[in-house]
Amino acid sequence: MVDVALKSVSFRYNSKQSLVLNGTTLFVEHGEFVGLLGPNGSGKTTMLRIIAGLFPVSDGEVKVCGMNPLKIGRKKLAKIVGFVTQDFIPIYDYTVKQIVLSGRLPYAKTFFSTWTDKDLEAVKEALRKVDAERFIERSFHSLSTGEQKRVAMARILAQNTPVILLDEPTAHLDPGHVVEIKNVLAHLHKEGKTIIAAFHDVNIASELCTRIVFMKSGKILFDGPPEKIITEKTLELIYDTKFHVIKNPETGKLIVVY
Ligand SMILES: Nc1ncnc2c1ncn2[C@@H]1O[C@H](COP(=O)(O)OP(=O)(O)OP(=O)(O)O)[C@@H](O)[C@H]1O
Repeated sequence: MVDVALKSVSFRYNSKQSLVLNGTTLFVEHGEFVGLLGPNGSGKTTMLRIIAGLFPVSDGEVKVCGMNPLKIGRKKLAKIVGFVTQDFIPIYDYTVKQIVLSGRLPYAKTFFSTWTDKDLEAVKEALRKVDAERFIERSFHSLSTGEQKRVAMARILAQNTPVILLDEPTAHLDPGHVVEIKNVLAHLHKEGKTIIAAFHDVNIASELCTRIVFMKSGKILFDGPPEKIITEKTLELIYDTKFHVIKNPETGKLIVVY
């Protein structure tokens, strides 16, 4: 079953701009873990935003679980797609508990419904998974960038959607918490979630993803399993820099050295 379908999608943010996505076609099957990679400005975040239904495309078609994300209604969409953005900073200074509870809003009868025990349990469980339980009563703004990142991740875990979009989920994290988030992502993948994540760290993508999509200038240049697609030649074509690719003797996964 195809969970995410982009058919010949073109997009620009405004009419003065050249195309940011240029005739992009991508079909993501249920349960795939897709890593979006490419240089700064290649269109990774834009592609995630389009899938999340944040912008209408200029041309082409977008479907999430068979539906147009712009037409199914925000509440229904929020039960299908969770999106951890790169820069999640709420305007008001909510507590961590309130932030993670907002992930439960799609399940509330009305906006003013009181939270159920199930919601509160989901919040605690999500915070536990990202090692952020101790922050539950803290103000979100008072946390470090990496701590905020983990809370934003917990919010999406509480939202419990079949499709998860992540924009650089390990950016700003110390090595210990990178490992933790990698474990959370591996677990979500094992649970059968469909994951599409933008990464700059090729090694993390190589380790976690079942499929790598390399983008450049709004186009998909290479698409395939990491072991086939992460080569010195493709990396040089994408990043205009020389790399060495070796095999991790422990995991058998490819590692990029630069
Ligand atoms: N809100 C916006 N308005 C206008 N142009 C934008 C906007 N957001 C992004 N762009 C432009 O669209 C292009 C693609 O940006 P995008 O953020 O999708 O790239 P990216 O691959 O995610 O980059 P990075 O690795 O730096 O996060 C860039 O040229 C960027 O300047």
